[in-house]
Amino acid sequence: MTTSYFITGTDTEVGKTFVSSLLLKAAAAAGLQSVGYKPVSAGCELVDGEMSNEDARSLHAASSLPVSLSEVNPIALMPPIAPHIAAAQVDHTITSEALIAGFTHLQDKQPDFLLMEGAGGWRLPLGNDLWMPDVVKTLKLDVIVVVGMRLGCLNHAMLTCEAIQHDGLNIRGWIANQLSPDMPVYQENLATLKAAMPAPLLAEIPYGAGDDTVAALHSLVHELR
Ligand SMILES: Nc1ncnc2c1ncn2[C@@H]1O[C@H](COP(=O)(O)OP(=O)(O)OP(=O)(O)O)[C@@H](O)[C@H]1O
Ligand SMILES: C[C@H](N)[C@H](N)CCCCCC(=O)O
Ligand SMILES: [Mg+2]
Repeated sequence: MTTSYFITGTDTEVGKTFVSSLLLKAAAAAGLQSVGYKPVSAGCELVDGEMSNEDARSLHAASSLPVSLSEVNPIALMPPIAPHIAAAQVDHTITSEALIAGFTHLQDKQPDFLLMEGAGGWRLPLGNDLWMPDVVKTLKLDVIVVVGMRLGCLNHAMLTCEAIQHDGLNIRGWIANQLSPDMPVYQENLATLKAAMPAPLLAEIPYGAGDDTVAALHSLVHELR
């Protein structure tokens, strides 16, 4: 059975890829077949004539299921801008069917643990009145919210959860990701979120997290299964 989650965050650049990669590595180290899915990326370089996105490379490297970069990231757009605008610039229409087909394709390989990463925050437009939450709804995925711990995150975290719940989806929990080594009053912010968020705190990810954190995430991966 595949356990799948959608990973969203309080904004772009809050650590969705960083945290997802740690979780995929933890799952792999626990002997599970793990795979990341970044259906749409914006911000690519050409590597050997192939579009290559940094998030996709990170998720690909962290996955233990043998898949290609384009299976992890089927829609790769060149400029690092909002994906629907990048798509319009090259006359590409992003469809729900394409995003779902990419997910189903990975699911058919029967991984144990599949993480699908959005882009930006929750309410991401994909163009032509398609929104990333529509795709998450169709796939009926539970959501994990990565909170980039910085000033302003309290409002962003709570609004994100309100929007997810408004869309009728279940929030499995949230992860506090330390974007700097010394956020002022970090513990107080964490306590505020613990009291106010409508779902449990699943993990705290330290700034510069590495192998120690991967090991510490083993038990979370088992809980998430
Ligand atoms: N806990 C952390 N410790 C150190 N660096 C971090 C941490 N979390 C994130 N970063 C760094 O912050 C930057 C943004 O993180 P990341 O790319 O994971 O964000 P994102 O939410 O996935 O953004 P996007 O919306 O573009 O997908 C990256 O350079 C990443 O390495
Ligand atoms: C290019 C960047 N790194 C992200 N992948 C895309 C972020 C889209 C944000 C859209 C928005 O303004 O909400
Ligand atoms: Mg990312």
